[in-house]
Amino acid sequence: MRLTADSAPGNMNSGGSGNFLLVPIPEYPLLDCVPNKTVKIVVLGASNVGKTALIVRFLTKRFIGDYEANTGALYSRKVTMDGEEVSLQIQDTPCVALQDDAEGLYCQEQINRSIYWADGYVLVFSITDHSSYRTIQPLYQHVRRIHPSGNIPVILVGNKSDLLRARQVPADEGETLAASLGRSASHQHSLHSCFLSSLQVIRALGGGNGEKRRGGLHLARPKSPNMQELKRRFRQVLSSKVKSATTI
Ligand SMILES: Nc1nc2c(ncn2[C@@H]2O[C@H](COP(=O)(O)OP(=O)(O)OP(=O)(O)O)[C@@H](O)[C@H]2O)c(=O)[nH]1
Repeated sequence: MRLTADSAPGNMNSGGSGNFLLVPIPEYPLLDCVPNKTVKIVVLGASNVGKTALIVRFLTKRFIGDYEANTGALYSRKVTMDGEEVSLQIQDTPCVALQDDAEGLYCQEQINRSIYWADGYVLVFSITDHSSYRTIQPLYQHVRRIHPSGNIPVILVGNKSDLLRARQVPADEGETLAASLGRSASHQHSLHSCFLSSLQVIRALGGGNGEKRRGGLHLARPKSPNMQELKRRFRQVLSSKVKSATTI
């Protein structure tokens, strides 16, 4: 899904005054990219697994409840890694779905272009939705078909881990999946480290700027948002009647 100003909670826009708790993610002009240091990541997965939420949480440290249907937003941000400034571009994508035979994928052409474009891949399933988990293997094969030469840097994310009571994917299945997709699996315990480690993997492998691609597979376990804390902060913001736009 895609975050828009109108759908952002806390949008107290009245009469077009533009008061948002959360404003759309600013994209800096492409000319502003750090020359030769641009890393492109695409986030892929089935419907409703939390792709947009992951990206927004990484970029804003906030969890937002509702998003509009995703049309494929590109987010950009400069990050400093090992003392070096890197332009990070993160492509959100519409969902992919398993075909009826469960072997192939319904995958829009726009997604194929994103896969071709990217240096690294964040594959997301929800632990509360087993079919989203079953989508990962064919999705990985699909990425491999588009990049047949060499290995590809992949981060596997088991999302919605706060919803333990609704869990449909046992923890060991995530490990098994990671093992079946790649030679190694590493565990990231925060969303931040999930994206940053994908950056590090890509950079370490000489990725970015078309220098593709050797790689490994990393299993990420982002910390889920503390919903109580988020609700508390949201109420706090509402009660203080924030009037001015908050910049990210
Ligand atoms: N409890 C919980 N809910 C989450 C989490 N991540 C996302 N959600 C919710 O799951 C729903 C779907 O999240 P999105 O980020 O829109 O999912 P998406 O994968 O981009 O969805 P598509 O646009 O269908 O591809 C939203 O209601 C989110 O608030 C999480 O970690 N925990």
